[in-house]
Amino acid sequence: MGASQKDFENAMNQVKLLKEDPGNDAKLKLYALYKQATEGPCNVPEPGVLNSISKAKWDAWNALGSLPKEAARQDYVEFVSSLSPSPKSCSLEGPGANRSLPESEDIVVTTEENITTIMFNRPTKKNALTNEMYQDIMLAMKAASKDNSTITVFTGSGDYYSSGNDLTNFMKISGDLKQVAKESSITLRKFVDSFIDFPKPLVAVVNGPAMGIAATVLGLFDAVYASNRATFHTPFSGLGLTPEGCSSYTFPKIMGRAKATEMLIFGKKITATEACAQGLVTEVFPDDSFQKEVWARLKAYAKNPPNAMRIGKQLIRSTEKENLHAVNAEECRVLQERWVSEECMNGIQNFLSRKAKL
Ligand SMILES: CCCCC/C=C/C(=O)SCCNC(=O)CCNC(=O)[C@H](O)C(C)(C)COP(=O)(O)OP(=O)(O)OC[C@H]1O[C@@H](n2cnc3c(N)ncnc32)[C@H](O)[C@@H]1OP(=O)(O)O
Repeated sequence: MGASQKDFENAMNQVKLLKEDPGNDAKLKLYALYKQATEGPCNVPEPGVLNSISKAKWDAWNALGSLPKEAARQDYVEFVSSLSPSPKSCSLEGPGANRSLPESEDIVVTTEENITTIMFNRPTKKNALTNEMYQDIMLAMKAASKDNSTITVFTGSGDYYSSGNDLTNFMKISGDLKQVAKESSITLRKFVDSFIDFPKPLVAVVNGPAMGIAATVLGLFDAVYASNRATFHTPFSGLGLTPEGCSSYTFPKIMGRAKATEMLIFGKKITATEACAQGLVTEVFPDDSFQKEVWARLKAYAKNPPNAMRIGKQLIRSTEKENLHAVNAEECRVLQERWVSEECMNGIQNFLSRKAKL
């Protein structure tokens, strides 16, 4: 008997939960089988060779010829099952004493001495944020907003804070590009809303370079402590993209329009010391004493009465909230269009083919 629609939907969900990047060939095969199973034989014009990602996807779909939808659905289910390891049980071990939600290994959540820490934990990929990590971070923030901690901290493991959005994310979502852009825009909006609405003091312990969305949302934090190894880089234009994380509003407000333009439009990378002079960073510490000094300070701050800190933050943030939500909505609307643009596809393609050129 062939795979049912339910089996097919389960397989699509399993793909979103894959921990390991299955590689480009597998992603193309998944794309092609998905399209064949849902739309039948390839029915769109062949893209130009300059549009290499779309062309590779088209080639993969077209190669399936007249394979019937039911057979494509069955092949998709079987292929996903060959990619997915059997489910692992959740481990409560980890760098922190009390691990709480979520249980993804790429995000580690610990609570100690009144501080909930959400750590990006994908050091081999410079803590680039996968689709799953966005969901897990939102879950972790929701849990942190309700737990007994007084302060919530974001930090990164390894040498980077985070290199921002994982540039292969788009290839991991099934569906046509417009649909993927729409879903990503919804995710981004909800993700940034979680920072705008976060009720407790939110602190970033920036242990190394922060790029893209990991850098922009810092404008929504209440304090940002940085190692002198950290840099701040938003290379949007080079990727055919536009600012997000409310940075089109927060950066000019924090550092003035001219400095914000250099970062957000021209892609200038700035040092921690420059970011501190421009108001994005609260204080910079020498890397060799960074962790010791920052955590000692945060542990002392976390002893403050929680309600006073929460209400104080609310007073600082409340006049801006409406604006921030409007900015977020507009940035996401614009990005949804950018993601399907040729400039963006070329930008991502340049990154993906960069290694081959070395
Ligand atoms: C739905 C929400 C959307 C939100 C919109 C957000 C937009 C953004 O965040 S835009 C910014 C995106 N980020 C970047 O453009 C950074 C891209 N990465 C790099 O430029 C470099 O990798 C580096 C400067 C971060 C580090 O360079 P280097 O020291 O030479 O190390 P490698 O390049 O060898 O990196 C190791 C390993 O990690 C992979 N990787 C790093 N960053 C990303 C990333 N952002 N996306 C995907 N993969 C990333 C890199 O490819 C290497 O992988 P392997 O080749 O498999 O070892």
